[in-house]
This record gives sequence, C-alpha cells and structure tokens, in this order.
Amino acid sequence: MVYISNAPAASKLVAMVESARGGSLAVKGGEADDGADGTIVVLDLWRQPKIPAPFVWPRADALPSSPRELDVPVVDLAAALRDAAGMRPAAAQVAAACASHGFFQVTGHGVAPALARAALDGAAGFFRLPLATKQRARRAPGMVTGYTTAHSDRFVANLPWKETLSFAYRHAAAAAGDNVVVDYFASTLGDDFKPLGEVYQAYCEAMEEVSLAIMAVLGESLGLGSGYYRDFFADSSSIMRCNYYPPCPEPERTLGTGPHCDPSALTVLLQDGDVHGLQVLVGGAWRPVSPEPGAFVVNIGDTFMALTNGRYKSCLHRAVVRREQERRSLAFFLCPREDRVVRPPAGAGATAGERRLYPDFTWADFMRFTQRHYRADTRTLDAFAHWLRPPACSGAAPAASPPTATQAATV
Ligand SMILES: C=C1C[C@]23C[C@H]1CC[C@H]2[C@]1(C)CCC[C@@](C)(C(=O)O)[C@H]1[C@@H]3C(=O)O
Ligand SMILES: O=C(O)CCC(=O)C(=O)O
Ligand SMILES: [Fe+2]
Repeated sequence: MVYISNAPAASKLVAMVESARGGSLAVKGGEADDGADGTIVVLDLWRQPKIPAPFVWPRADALPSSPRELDVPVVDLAAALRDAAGMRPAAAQVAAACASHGFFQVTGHGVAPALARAALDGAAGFFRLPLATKQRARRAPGMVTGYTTAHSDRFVANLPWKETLSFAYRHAAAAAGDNVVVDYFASTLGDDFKPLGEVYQAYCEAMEEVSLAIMAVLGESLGLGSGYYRDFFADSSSIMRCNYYPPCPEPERTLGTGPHCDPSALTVLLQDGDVHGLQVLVGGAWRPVSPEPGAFVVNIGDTFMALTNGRYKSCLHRAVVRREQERRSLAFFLCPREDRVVRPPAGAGATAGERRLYPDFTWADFMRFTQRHYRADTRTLDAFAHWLRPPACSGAAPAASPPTATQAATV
C-alpha cells in the first residue's frame, strides 16, 4: 500500500513512483499510516534509482554553474554594534554587498555554538522520524507553516528534492511571554516534542536578535541611522524553516530549492557542516556560497528591496542537491508585522522625484500571494506588484484576476 496525502498532486506523484517500480498502487487517503504494516511511504521516493518525472527541472534556460566561490564579505556584528569605529567598516561592507548581490555573512553574532548545533541536530532527528509522525505537523492548504515533502501537496511539477518544516515566530507573542514555538511543537506533534520546541524557541529568539542587529547595520549603511529599520522590525512576524535535502540519484536533473528570491525582508541561513548547496546567480553564473564555520549567511529579501526602492538587491539563489550526501539548512525569514505598510523612507529611495519601483503593500498580502496565487520564483515581487496594481491599460482587477492564479496549484 502507498500512503499519500489527500492532494491530487501527491497522488499523481506517488502513482508515478509506483508505476516506475512496476508495483501496484493502492491509495490511502485520510490519516497517516506509520508504515508498520508494510505500507510504502512517500519517503521511498528518496531511495529510487531514478528521480520521478515531477522532480525533473527544465534545463532549457540552464545557466552555467561556476566553481568560483561568491565573494561575500564577513561582517563582524559585535564590532559594528560596539562603536562608530566598528560600525563604519561594517556598514561599508554591507552597502557594497547589498548594492550588487545582497549576500553577506555575519560573525560576532553572539549565538551560542551549542544552540546552533542543537537546532541542526534537532532538524536531523526530526526528518529521520517516520513519515506518519512528521505528517502530524503537515502544512494546511494556503499556510506557509507545517511539514511538507517536496511541496507535493501544492505543486505537480518542478518539485524540490527536499522536506521542510516551517513555523511562525511572532515577536509580540514572545514579548508577552508566550512560547509560540514550544506550543506549536507540542500542539502539532505532541508533548514529547516540547524539548525540541524549546530548542527552536531559543533559536528563533536568537535569530530575531541577530536580524535586528543586522537591521542596525543596514540602517547605518543607508544613512538612516541604526534605529530606523530596527524599529520597523521590532514587532516582526517571522518564519523559521528547517530544510532537509536527501541524497539524490540524479542531482543534475533536479534542485533542492529552485531559483528564487526570498519574499521576506532578510534571511539568516545556517548551513550544516561542509556540505555545499547554496548557489547565487551573479554575472550569469551560479556561484557557490560555502558554509563558513561559526558564520550565518544573510541575504536581502524582496521586502527589504522594496523598503529601499530597489537600492539593495534581493538576488536569485537556489540550493542544489548531492548524490551521496544529505544536507540540512536552517532559514530564519525575518518579516514585518503582517499589517505594517512596506514603503521606502525618504532617504532610502523615496526622495522627491525618485520613481517608486513598487507599490505600498503589507506582508500579509505578499505572504498570501506566495501561498495562494503564485509560486515564489525568479520574479515574485514584480508579479505581486503587478497583481496589486495592474497597468492601467489592462483593466484587470487585482483580487479577481491574479495573473498566475492557477500557478500555485499546478506548476
Ligand atoms: C513566504 C515564503 C514563501 C517561501 C517560504 C517563505 C519564505 C521563502 C519562500 C520559498 C522558500 C522560496 C523558494 C520557493 C518555495 C516554494 C520553496 O521552495 O520552499 C518558497 C516558500 C514557500 O512558498 O513555501
Ligand atoms: O538551503 C539553502 O541553502 C537555501 C534555501 C533557501 O534559499 C530558502 O529556503 O529560501
Ligand atoms: Fe531562499
């Protein structure tokens, strides 16, 4: 028997796996099965000799991969926050990186190595659990949070070779003493998962602090002062995502995470060990950003690009997979409070006479766009801006006719 979720996309996928093996397909909807009765679970996907067709990404527009490491500055956050003498070089490093590709690394962040290790190990342990256990946290339709295998509940083609677990981290809740992450783990996976929830609660708190420190440097780098963006994101509503990329029999035909710009404001990424995977598109080639021990990789997302009227770049990136090695990464997506209006301040792109590149929007709307109308890809922010404010001549009404309304469900 094959366990599948109720989604048609997933049933198609599993059917393909089955037919590739010449086995018979029995579809089981509803509750997850732990596989103890001989059930073949979706995890068998990761052990196929060939990748199923829905995982094959088109190569027509394939750009070359370069072995040359991307030059990403390493910014010492502790020095930057200590005094003006430390801030000056940090702000200059960040300004240069963000004006070109938007990627840099941070050290001096104050995150205890043991906490980072526990978060990575926790992800390793979680993804090794039986599918049925992980499915207790499965993503609800239209939500970004939850557990997914290859996003097969959302899409039928260009499936990513990964499993993910995502959860929300809201500053307001944490400030009120609510342990939202612990509660999430306990309520979806069970009380046994409280200790893991505690690890991620602490990790998210640390990530928020790191993100706000970076916001201080970004503000300085744009001449707005260290408080401007720090205040804007002081009541953030962020997303934490654990990525697991299994070894892949045909790594050159698929991707762990497809080419995209992060819709969020800022991403703080922790890569596990020395397994390379993250690549950034710069100068027409995919360039690796390898894990630096003790450093986090930071990148500007679309929301911050909009906050600077395009001055700071949200750059295309992807994650490749490997034949022999599995890989894990932890991404903390810093996002504004849902109802905050994203608009560049005077001095960072909204000076008199400068053309606004993007309309005002709220994170709630942008988030909804990526979960219900559009699959985040190479041009998410432009598609969203167009959806919010179609060109006058098109006559289209935004909510009634998102340009790619069917994409999220099918592609
Ligand atoms: C708002 C979001 C959409 C995604 C999750 C968060 C932040 C990053 C986005 C994502 C990772 C970009 C690549 C494509 C995506 C579908 C993925 O492969 O996971 C994106 C996320 C998503 O919609 O789940
Ligand atoms: O796993 C990685 O290295 C990158 C993942 C990523 O870009 C994302 O989750 O947005
Ligand atoms: Fe990303």
